[in-house]
Amino acid sequence: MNNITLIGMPGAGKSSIGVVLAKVLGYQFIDSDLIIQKEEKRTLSEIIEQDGPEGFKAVENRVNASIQVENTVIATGGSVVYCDEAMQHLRSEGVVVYLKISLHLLSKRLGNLKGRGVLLKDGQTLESLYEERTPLYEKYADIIVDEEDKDLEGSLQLVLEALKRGEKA
Ligand SMILES: Nc1ncnc2c1ncn2[C@@H]1O[C@H](COP(=O)(O)OP(=O)(O)OP(=O)(O)O)[C@@H](O)[C@H]1O
Ligand SMILES: O=C(O)C1=C[C@@H](O)[C@@H](O)[C@H](O)C1
Ligand SMILES: [Mg+2]
Repeated sequence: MNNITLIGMPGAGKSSIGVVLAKVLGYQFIDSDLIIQKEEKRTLSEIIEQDGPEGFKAVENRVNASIQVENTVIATGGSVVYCDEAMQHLRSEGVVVYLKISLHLLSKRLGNLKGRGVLLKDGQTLESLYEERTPLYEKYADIIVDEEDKDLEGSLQLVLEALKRGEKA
């Protein structure tokens, strides 16, 4: 209960902002990507390579749907919004914050997508992935925070202000 779950595109800052947010609020912090790796005893890239995108999503759904924590900031993986059961669970246990970043900024921030282990279909571009996922992030978000072109500290302040206002999407 009372958790803060961060969702958004890979590179939006869920992990980097999440850990600082937890410190400021006196919360715990977990990164569900790391829990997946621990439970599977494999890296994310290995799971994607060995089990394929659908296999990875099944693992991601199972792990995220079974998270039981309190007063915790949860950084999720960018693809968690394909997992409806997991998203319903995370929504029921606290507030879901979508860290929104423009496609332009994201293109500048992200290097090698394959190297990051992003779930891309063959030949899919970042633009097409962005268009595919944006409605899903919006669907599951209680609060949407647009990072604009802030640095990490600036984005953190935007998240804190939005949480204080309790803005609902
Ligand atoms: N305003 C900002 N907010 C967050 N991160 C920023 C910002 N500006 C630059 N960065 C950088 O962008 C990167 C964000 O990566 P991070 O791993 O936190 O993203 P993520 O959302 O957790 O991605 P993934 O879905 O792959 O886990 C970091 O290298 C961070 O330093
Ligand atoms: O956005 C994605 O497709 C992903 C992001 C990572 O956080 C991991 O969850 C995984 O590598 C897939
Ligand atoms: Mg992350």
